[in-house]
Amino acid sequence: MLQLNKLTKQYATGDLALKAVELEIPKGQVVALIGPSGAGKSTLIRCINRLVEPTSGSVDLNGKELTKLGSGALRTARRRMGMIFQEYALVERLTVMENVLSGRLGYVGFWRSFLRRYPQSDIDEAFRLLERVGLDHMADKRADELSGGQRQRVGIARALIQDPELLLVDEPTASLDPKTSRQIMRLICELCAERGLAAIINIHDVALAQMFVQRVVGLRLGEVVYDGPPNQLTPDTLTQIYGEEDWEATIEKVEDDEEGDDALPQGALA
Ligand SMILES: Nc1ncnc2c1ncn2[C@@H]1O[C@H](COP(=O)(O)OP(=O)(O)OP(=O)(O)O)[C@@H](O)[C@H]1O
Repeated sequence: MLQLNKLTKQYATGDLALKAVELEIPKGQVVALIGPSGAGKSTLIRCINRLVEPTSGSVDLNGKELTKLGSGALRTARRRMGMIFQEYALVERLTVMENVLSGRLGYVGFWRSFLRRYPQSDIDEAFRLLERVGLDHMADKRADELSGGQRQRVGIARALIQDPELLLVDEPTASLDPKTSRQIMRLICELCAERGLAAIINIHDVALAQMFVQRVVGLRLGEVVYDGPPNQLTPDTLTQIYGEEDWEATIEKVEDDEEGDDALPQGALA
């Protein structure tokens, strides 16, 4: 269970990016975080693992108050928070396998990590994960030889090999085409369901979020203005989150897509 209590972030510039945000995410729940540019979505995700230091309030993950941890304990706690990025953040000249294994760097000792010598159990797990994300035949390819969708699959496998308690996902599909975006969202949600893993997915595409998650949180100007199921996102609530716009088209798109999307195989390759 993740709990945010009055989480507030004011940047040195004076920007108040989060205003006393309260949020509770139970084990196994996948939440889409939506909101206009500048609403505070990235700040919220980064305050959870303290890549951005909150100004006040607390973050509690499975009974541990992350906001109180010193640097050593924070490093240990961060191992259990997998992060998936928009731009994948892979090491381009390393292979798919090496990139996945880099998710274990927080666990292996200094020399092993320096020499990149991983225990056999990590290598076995990396193969299992690559198989699960549909990339087992590409283990030896260099990251810079992959498509965007394949890169994101590597990013997902790298996050999962950390054995995370929570996934923090920052715009995972922003650089992908619509079909690959769906495949990646489906894969993330399936993996969370299989592992009882909670996730927060910062996502710009409301229709895509509505297709895959059970709960949507809408941020506006650093405040939660919507928290509920995707099917209750009406034009009025979307206006509350994003401001005036013709929302009927967005909502219709979801309904159309839901009808036609079942043809894709589970975990299909990008
Ligand atoms: N490093 C920073 N220094 C100062 N202000 C910042 C910094 N990062 C973000 N902000 C400000 O905090 C607010 C929230 O930004 P944030 O990036 O969290 O929003 P967002 O919802 O993720 O936006 P986007 O969807 O465009 O990525 C904005 O007003 C932004 O200008």
